[in-house]
Amino acid sequence: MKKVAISIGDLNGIGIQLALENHQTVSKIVEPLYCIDSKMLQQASEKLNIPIPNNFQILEEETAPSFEIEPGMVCKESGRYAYNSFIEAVEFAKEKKVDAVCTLPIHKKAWELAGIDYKGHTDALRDFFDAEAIMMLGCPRMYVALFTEHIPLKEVAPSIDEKKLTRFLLDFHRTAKPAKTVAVLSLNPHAGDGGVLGNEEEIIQKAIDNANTTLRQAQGTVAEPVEAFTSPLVPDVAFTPNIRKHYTHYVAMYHDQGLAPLKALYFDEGINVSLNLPILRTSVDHGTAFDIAYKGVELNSLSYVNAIKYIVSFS
Ligand SMILES: NC(=O)c1ccc[n+]([C@@H]2O[C@H](COP(=O)([O-])OP(=O)(O)OC[C@H]3O[C@@H](n4cnc5c(N)ncnc54)[C@H](O)[C@@H]3O)[C@@H](O)[C@H]2O)c1
Ligand SMILES: N[C@H](C(=O)O)[C@H](O)COP(=O)(O)O
Repeated sequence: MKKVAISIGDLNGIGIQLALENHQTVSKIVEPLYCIDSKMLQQASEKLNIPIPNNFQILEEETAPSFEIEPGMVCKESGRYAYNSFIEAVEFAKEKKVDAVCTLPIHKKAWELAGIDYKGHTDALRDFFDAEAIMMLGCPRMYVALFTEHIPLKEVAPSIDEKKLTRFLLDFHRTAKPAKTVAVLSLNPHAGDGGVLGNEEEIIQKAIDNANTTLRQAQGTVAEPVEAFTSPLVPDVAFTPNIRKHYTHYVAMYHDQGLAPLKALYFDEGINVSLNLPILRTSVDHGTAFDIAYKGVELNSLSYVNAIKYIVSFS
């Protein structure tokens, strides 16, 4: 059975409830090691009124100072604890004591308050491993990879660069191993409409051509090739039911371009995977859900369980 280090996320949010409630299910799939210490676990269990399950394997030592859990609050103490829990999980993976890392959700503002310079897990992993990690979210019916992710919208257009996008497409193709042609979105409305509404599509098209040519040459086939990537698709129709029939994998130019349709369609079952890294990291596709934390609300656990299952299916 694969071993998985589970970083506990922001303890003021719903992650710990997911971990406690799904332990029996998860431990039938993998051997989980929860990156939380006994004091914080005890406190969370009491506040949630959920007993600590048997065989709930945790850390022997504290990795960050204990603090009073305040459900739904953004605070630096829980930000620091969440970050240290994540670091611990990554260390286990680096040392090959576990096969993968699964992260429960953190709060970005809490990380910032704690003085952590990363916008999220993917950003941190990119730095830890000096590798161009790729953020991909979704489920087998539809995965979306993000060319730009946690940056302000005004920085998206200047980030569309032929060389970087070519590299991204090739890395994505190698690590996601899509069975079908991948749908690449354009940036501008109506794919720029021949330059009337913007011209970043020219750069996107060049990157696609570069990537398709490289993959075609690597394939070395004389038969009519099936291109790896489409030409830039019109974003507002790319997710309509008829178009979706043709694709399982999309590349979006920015966060909400890809994740708004994905979460509208598959929020419950979707997961988050970090590709193109020396370790495997999966996560839920949702956040800390501060609005419902410690309120006795029934949570959707599918994203968490699917994030664990993906690890088992990954080879
Ligand atoms: N993997 C991660 O660490 C991760 C992922 C996404 C967002 N975030 C962060 O989480 C914080 C809060 O983000 P947000 O409020 O935009 O989104 P969110 O996903 O936390 O919440 C959006 C809505 O979905 C509901 N929801 C979320 N997960 C649920 C579940 N499992 N069961 C039932 N309802 C659920 C919430 O109650 C809320 O109404 C932000 O800082 C964001 O950046 C972290
Ligand atoms: N963009 C992700 C989402 O919407 O689910 C999320 O913020 C998580 O990012 P990291 O994987 O970098 O923590």
